[in-house]
Amino acid sequence: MISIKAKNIGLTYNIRQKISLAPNYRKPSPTGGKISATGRKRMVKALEGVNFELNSGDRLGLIGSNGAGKTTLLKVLYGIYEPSEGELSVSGKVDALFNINLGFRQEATGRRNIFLRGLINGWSPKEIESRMDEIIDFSELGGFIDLPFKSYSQGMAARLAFSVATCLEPEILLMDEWIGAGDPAFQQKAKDRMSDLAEKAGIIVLASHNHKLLKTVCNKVICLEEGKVVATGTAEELLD
Ligand SMILES: Nc1ncnc2c1ncn2[C@@H]1O[C@H](COP(=O)(O)OP(=O)(O)OP(=O)(O)O)[C@@H](O)[C@H]1O
Repeated sequence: MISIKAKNIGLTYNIRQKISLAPNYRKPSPTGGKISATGRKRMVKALEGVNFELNSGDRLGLIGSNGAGKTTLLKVLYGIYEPSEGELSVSGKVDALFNINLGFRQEATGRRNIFLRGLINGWSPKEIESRMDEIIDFSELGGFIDLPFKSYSQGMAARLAFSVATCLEPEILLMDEWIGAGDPAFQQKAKDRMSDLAEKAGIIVLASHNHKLLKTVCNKVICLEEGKVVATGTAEELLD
């Protein structure tokens, strides 16, 4: 059973910095988590008391102003950070698209990168080879697939990253606001692919400021503010 259960999740970043003689800046900020200090240590509470449950077929959108905690929550779900508080249970094979260039070797060709990415995701060489043409076709990169990744434009890199991540059919796909890098034709293809994925009983979590994109992709939305969930509802309820 594919699911994500988050119970009272909290995450605090500890920040090391050199001693500063400047007085603390006290003006409240509309962005970011809560800053606190003990002695020389500075902390940012990026997530606090986050609760939600997702099951097969759920497509969750994360909204909130800059620094509200969206990316941090994705990173916690991916296992990059252990929550500082609460309980998290993630059942299913997870893939993430946070940064288009992350996990791709600049010197290797697109084709080689597909292979490497597949291995990282736990696919056998045979399985990757059997999906290779489909991945390349979906990306529409043509002859560029045999050129080094470093020669790709941002949009081309996004096409490759998205094609690999979705053709390998993760059970849970976590995405940060990057899809805008593709051109409108590819964005439409990408949206259709995401609907397909969710219909195949997967879970998608997408953090974005693009309400139009969220409305087409997501059925649930969580709004974060200073790391706390301030509203939960359907895409229609929260995005209009
Ligand atoms: N590596 C880090 N070290 C310390 N603090 C961090 C780190 N990453 C994020 N933060 C802090 O955590 C809070 C949440 O940041 P996060 O990146 O999760 O926000 P976001 O909602 O994704 O923002 P945006 O919409 O701007 O991408 C912010 O206050 C930020 O300053």
